[in-house]
Amino acid sequence: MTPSSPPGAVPAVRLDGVVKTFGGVTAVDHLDLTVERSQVLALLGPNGAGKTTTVEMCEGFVTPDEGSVRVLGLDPVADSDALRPRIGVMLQGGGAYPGSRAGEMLDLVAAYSADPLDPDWLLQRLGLDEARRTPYRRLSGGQQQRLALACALVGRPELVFLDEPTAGLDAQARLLVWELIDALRRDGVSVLLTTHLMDEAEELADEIVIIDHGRVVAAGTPEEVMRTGAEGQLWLTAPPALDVAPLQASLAGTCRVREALPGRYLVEGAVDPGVVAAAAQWCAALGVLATEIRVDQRSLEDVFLELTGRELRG
Ligand SMILES: Nc1ncnc2c1ncn2[C@@H]1O[C@H](COP(=O)(O)OP(=O)(O)OP(=O)(O)O)[C@@H](O)[C@H]1O
Repeated sequence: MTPSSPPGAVPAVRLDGVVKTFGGVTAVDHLDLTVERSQVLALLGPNGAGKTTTVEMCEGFVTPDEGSVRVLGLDPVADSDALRPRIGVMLQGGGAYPGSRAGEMLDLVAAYSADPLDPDWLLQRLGLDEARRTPYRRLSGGQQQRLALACALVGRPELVFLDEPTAGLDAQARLLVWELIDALRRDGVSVLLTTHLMDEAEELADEIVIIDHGRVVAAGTPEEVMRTGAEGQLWLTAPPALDVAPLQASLAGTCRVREALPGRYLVEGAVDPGVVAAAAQWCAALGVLATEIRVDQRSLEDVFLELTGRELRG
């Protein structure tokens, strides 16, 4: 189950039939996408799939050629003044004065907000407290990245757009960012993030949308997407030369069963909890002990590769 917006509330983001072309290149091609309130949606896609263009249309930086883009129920271009205080945008180094200190920059952004988060708390949460007095140009790339995230969040936005929020961060800093994004969701903030990292999408996202050539190729919860077109596998280890016919019969055509190697039985197809139970019952009925039952799950990377023919990593 994915969370849904409360009755009457407009979704955080809604795209209907959105098209955007640049010259002869169709970057976004009749895209439908909904981010519900308090939901983290991860937009995945290979390089050039249209992720940044999609996010930039939501932010009001790019105007669609066709279709409708609504952010918190408003038009991001026509209603940009009303939307700006309600959304957080993570700009990569954008608008930074190289000489200004990290803490000063965040204080400045906070000063524009009616009800900002405590900048010191935010710096601490993102592991930046010791960088407070460091001039922007002396921050490491990872620190600049986290400062950009802090600037996007300090105004307590209802919705945040995060384009590759942990690109280039080390494992520890990535974990801090993940914890913060998780805390945002618990506070009811909606998040649209793009990422190349499968573990990031699996860890954070309520909903995953994979796009390629500007179109949706798969969508759903991480579990649903991992099951997309999935052929599951169950391996069972037991004494060799058992009669697989009773197991095959009990699976009623949903899976194929064979002894792939002596004593190694393979069940292929829609492997669900009922199939696991049937395999155990088959052994019990034959009076043999299964020494191992293993279900191989496909990773998000496998699904991605199958759908797009490309690596997720950019
Ligand atoms: N301003 C622009 N002018 C011309 N072509 C553009 C422009 N912006 C994007 N495109 C093209 O539109 C397509 C989609 O680009 P986009 O940046 O949205 O993809 P992406 O999924 O964000 O890719 P990446 O993962 O590499 O950032 C690409 O073919 C890109 O070259």
